[in-house]
Amino acid sequence: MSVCNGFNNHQNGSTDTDDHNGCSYETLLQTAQYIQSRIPHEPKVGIICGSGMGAYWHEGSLAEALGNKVIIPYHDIPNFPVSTVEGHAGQLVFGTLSNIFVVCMQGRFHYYEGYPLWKCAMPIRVMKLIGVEFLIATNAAGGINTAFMEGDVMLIKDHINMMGFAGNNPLQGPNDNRWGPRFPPMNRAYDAGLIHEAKQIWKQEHLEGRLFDGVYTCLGGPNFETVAELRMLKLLGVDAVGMSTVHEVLTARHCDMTVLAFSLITNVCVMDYQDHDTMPSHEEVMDVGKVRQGTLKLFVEKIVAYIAENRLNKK
Ligand SMILES: O=P(O)(O)O[C@H]1O[C@H](CO)[C@@H](O)[C@H]1O
Ligand code: HPA
Repeated sequence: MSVCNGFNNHQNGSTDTDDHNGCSYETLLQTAQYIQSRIPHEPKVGIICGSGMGAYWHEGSLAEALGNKVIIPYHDIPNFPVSTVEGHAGQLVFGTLSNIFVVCMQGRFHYYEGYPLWKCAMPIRVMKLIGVEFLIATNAAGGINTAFMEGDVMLIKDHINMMGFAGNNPLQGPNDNRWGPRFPPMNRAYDAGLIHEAKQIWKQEHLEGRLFDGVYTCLGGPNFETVAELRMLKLLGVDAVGMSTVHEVLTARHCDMTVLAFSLITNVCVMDYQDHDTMPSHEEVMDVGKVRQGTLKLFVEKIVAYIAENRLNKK
């Protein structure tokens, strides 16, 4: 029986099943070919614009700033999921940034939307097929590290795959070696050289606000965490918590992309039972994102310029 699970498959007539056939190498080649027919160049850098960074179409957002834009809504792309999160534009935006051709995912896919993790992460494989070698993943996250304040930025130096502990991983199922190995290493998931350069850029450009590095974890959501859950995450060494990114990074590293990721701390997590007033909300997350997007846009532009000048064609 065909199950409607959010795939936009009306264009190729494929059967919608909940197994990995919806994401086979051959299927995604069709998706990539469709995209390639609409763009003038290969993008080498892919940027995921999360809730903290213009996932919504907003004046001044990174995606809006690209030159010579080609915009492809997710619902036009064969086999692509569609965005259901409030505020997520749900489109690929191609164009030039720091003189190179890039692609921005404006809005991403989350487990809480009802998609299995492999489906949440399938755009990464599509990016790989159209030429992307470097992934810059951004997200909004709650600050667990007590030094963090709203508006801080945390370069992700590592993650704890909590959903993986529960046996849920985007790489589950048959492994196609054309993507990568069955047992990919993850001890160097986040590129140390790019983290170092990103810190230099933040300083040299005098970007507004504070930059840290730290450990991110993704929970399934959609609810924000209880006090006890947050205290447990703190004990485990987590600095920031969100509901995305880890499945994308696992998939990107599996197919040998170089990854840089950062979180915008949109709220300080409530870790105290005495605090009866503070309530996290998605509205707050989006508001802080809007306030900080000018700085983050500059940050990403400079990181892309660094990659273009120093890392492309040198992998
Ligand atoms: O991770 P991104 O998509 O940036 O968004 C974060 O913000 C949303 C909650 O407000 C959740 O989707 C969480 O993951
Ligand atoms: N928890 C989980 N996800 C989030 C948060 C949070 O506090 N803030 C933004 N995304």
